[in-house]
Amino acid sequence: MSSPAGFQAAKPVLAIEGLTVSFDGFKAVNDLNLYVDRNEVHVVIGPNGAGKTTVLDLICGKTKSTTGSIEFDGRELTKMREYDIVRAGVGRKFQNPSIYENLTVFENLEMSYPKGRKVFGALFFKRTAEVVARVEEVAGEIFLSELLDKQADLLSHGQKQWLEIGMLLMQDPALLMLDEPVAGMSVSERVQTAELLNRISKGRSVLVIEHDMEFVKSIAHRVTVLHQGKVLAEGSMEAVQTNPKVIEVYLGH
Ligand SMILES: Nc1ncnc2c1ncn2[C@@H]1O[C@H](COP(=O)(O)OP(=O)(O)OP(=O)(O)O)[C@@H](O)[C@H]1O
Repeated sequence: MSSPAGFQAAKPVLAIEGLTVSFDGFKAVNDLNLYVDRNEVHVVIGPNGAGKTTVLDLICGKTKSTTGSIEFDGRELTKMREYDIVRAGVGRKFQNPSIYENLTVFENLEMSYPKGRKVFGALFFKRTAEVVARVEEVAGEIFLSELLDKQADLLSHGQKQWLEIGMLLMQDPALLMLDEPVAGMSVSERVQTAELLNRISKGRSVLVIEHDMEFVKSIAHRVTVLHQGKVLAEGSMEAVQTNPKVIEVYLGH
């Protein structure tokens, strides 16, 4: 297994082995092995229909596998319910942000804190110093410290994406999964997002699906190329980029 300089090789946090899912006989993911380490930003790339989103769906329990195993932090996820997988420490951001548009940045973050205010629990809610401190800490991480009182629908597209990442960070997941996090972002927002992902990978694992190769270069510790539900290549961005098979099926197009 290749690792960047200074990277401590250890037991992977996420170990996917022999994972297969068939939809009416079509194997969208086919005998897949994939490992993600702690402190790693691992990026999955590949052509449309390669099975990238399906892999994230399988990890978070949205789709159930036909065969194979997904071991996360010593627990087998394939038999667990979506809700329990979240509680086990897996956070997933979809492409479209699912924030509460009519609430402020502060309130959105607060809602996501395990001990924070809930949509239907507002009546008996007392805002504690612990919640406020955590909201402020996360807002700082996602570049929104100055915008805590702003209503979420007034944020830019990029800021909404960061807010959703922040909402996941409130739960301090050990594994954070992001599907095309910089789609629709400006150049400067992309640069900031790369910095953000690098920073938040410390102490946890980040698994990203991305098509933007410049962005992949700026964040990936390791890249897995999927093709027809299988691993076509894996390694550093440099190694993957010069791999003739990868150029043929993906990067050359
Ligand atoms: N629930 C489902 N039922 C039937 N087929 C599905 C289902 N989910 C995914 N597929 C099929 O599985 C294949 C892989 O889809 P997936 O969305 O995982 O690819 P992807 O690599 O994420 O592609 P893209 O880059 O376009 O998002 C596709 O052929 C898709 O049509």
